[in-house]
Amino acid sequence: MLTRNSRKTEANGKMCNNTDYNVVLAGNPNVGKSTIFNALTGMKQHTGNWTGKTVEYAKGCTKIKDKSFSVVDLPGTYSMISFSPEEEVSRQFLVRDDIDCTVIVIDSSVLERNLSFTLQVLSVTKKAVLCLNLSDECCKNGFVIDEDELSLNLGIPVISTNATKKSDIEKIREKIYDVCTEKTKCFRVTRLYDGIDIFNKEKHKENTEFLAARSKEICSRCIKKCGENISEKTKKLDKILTSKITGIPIMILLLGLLFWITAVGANYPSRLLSELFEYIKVGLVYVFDFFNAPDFIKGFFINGIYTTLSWVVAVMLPPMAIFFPLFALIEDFGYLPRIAFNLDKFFSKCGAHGKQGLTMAMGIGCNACGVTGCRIIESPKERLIATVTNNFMPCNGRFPMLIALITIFFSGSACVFASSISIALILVLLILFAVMMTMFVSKILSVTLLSGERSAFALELPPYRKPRILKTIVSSFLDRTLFVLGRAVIVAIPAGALIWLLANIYIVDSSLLSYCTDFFDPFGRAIGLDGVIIMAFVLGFPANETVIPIIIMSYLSTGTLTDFASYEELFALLTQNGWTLTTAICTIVMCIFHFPCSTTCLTIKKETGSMGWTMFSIVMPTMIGIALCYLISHIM
Ligand SMILES: Nc1nc2c(ncn2[C@@H]2O[C@H](COP(=O)(O)OP(=O)(O)OP(=O)(O)O)[C@@H](O)[C@H]2O)c(=O)[nH]1
Ligand SMILES: [Mg+2]
Repeated sequence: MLTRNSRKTEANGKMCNNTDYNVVLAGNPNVGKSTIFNALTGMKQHTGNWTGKTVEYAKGCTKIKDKSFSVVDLPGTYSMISFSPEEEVSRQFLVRDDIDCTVIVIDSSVLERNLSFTLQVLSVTKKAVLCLNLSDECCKNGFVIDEDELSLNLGIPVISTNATKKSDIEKIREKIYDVCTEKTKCFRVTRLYDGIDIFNKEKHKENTEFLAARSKEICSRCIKKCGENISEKTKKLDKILTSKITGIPIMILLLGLLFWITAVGANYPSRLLSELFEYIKVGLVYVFDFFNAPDFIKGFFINGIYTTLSWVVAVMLPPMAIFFPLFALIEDFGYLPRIAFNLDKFFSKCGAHGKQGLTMAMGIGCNACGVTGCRIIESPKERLIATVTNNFMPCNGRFPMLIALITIFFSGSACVFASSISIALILVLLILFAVMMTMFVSKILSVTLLSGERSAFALELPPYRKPRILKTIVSSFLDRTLFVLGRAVIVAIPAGALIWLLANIYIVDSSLLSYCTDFFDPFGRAIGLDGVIIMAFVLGFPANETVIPIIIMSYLSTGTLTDFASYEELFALLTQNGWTLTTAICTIVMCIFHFPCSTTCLTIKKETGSMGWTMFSIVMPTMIGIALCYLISHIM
């Protein structure tokens, strides 16, 4: 899986090879498996309040007392009789005979429904621990579960946990240790199954009813009611947030608010960072002069690598550091499934699946994650539609570029407040346009290349949860913001060096860069852009973050820009090089509608297994971008 989650294969300083025991975490979707996994192993699996975040297993390791344990986090699954690709991943793990302990994590506030899966797991292994997770919500919902009674009925240890509490994670560690080392003995309760073959797919309906009846019977013995039920709050809030009248307007307002806070908040730190980099630049120039470095070397390091790097950090870091944590808070609150719910009727009309709303929301963070996330859509055709259109959502590599161009060409007002509102408004309109384009292309695909029956939309709306504010902000900053920034920096260094070399190596009278930009220029001008912009998009294929710095560097080889991260200077540089309002609009359009970055292309190839669909995902948005730019440049 090409997400930030799996880059770490080591946890707690020990490699996962040759561990004493193998532990696997399994359960229904959105019950807290990855939260427990992260707490056990110190890893950074994606967590959030909606179903289907984990779509491929993740592995980490931990030490408990004197023993080492490899721990696997599985995708959420409702049944071991698998239907979707991620359920198949889980099933294959659960039937392995080298698993020493299966930790079944369940949402204790909906015990009865979760027990069917528990019974299926216990039919293949008796070495298990049952975690009655989200126990805090269970209490709030007005009932308690008798752990001892449940343990007797199932034959395995049962513990109530709140995965966000350290002390409860310790309880889980203890139980895992006890079961693996056989300090606690599990026993098989044969009467649970009465000799039925629960994996017989032909008897699926019959078996489901059988397991449901068993679960009901066990629950009646173990659940004790007490106090008021507060899931009413969720119902009340849903009446507003998913209502036909207020649902969509609130969604758009929230998106606008998110962009507004990002635009306003990013402004000041961007400026501060830019000033800081200017100071450092002065120091660097002094050092190079002190050692009498040749101009070529000085230019290569300072104007080439350092300038690009500074732009990427000063302009990208602040918006990402604000946008990602805010987005993570909304995700933790449980709003994303409501977006999917609100958009379902539109997607349904377009022959696509409602869950595409979720994968699109993930695409705003990173298209590669959005594409992998499409696995939550069961139907292969609808999954393919969502996969090839995910790139229409501008990822965080493209957002800073959009914000910069909108700020310098459209915000215009002297009043900071009015200007930030107009930036947010334009961004919202752009996203709405991208969503409409996604639906339009989905519709065309659903009646042509990917026609067929539309599958039913079933997505669980989880209860709203109070987000863990500090933890979410810190972890999304460290895991998402710094990860994306790190990737951008890694690409920016060679990109800066390459552009500087191209701009400063001359053949006859022209630099290599001029030859390249001259080559693209006629095509660029025909669609309202120029050779430099086209080249920047082409060279930005490894990471979109580098498009604007490449444009700056290319123009810089003829102009002079002192304060590279200042919007006024940038505006001056662009207009000196022939940019008009039309150029800005066409560049913005091209930024949204062009081929996906290399990481996303690789992910599409991996997910679809088809070179043809990968090529389609590259050519289709690029053709749309070219057509739109052509139209705009000829109309304006
Ligand atoms: N209040 C509360 N929230 C919890 C608890 N455990 C997990 N959460 C939250 O529940 C949400 C879901 O947790 P995840 O760990 O992502 O769930 P998951 O089972 O891995 O989900 P999938 O990968 O989608 O199947 C997150 O927002 C967690 O912060 C708990 O015990 N109490
Ligand atoms: Mg998970």
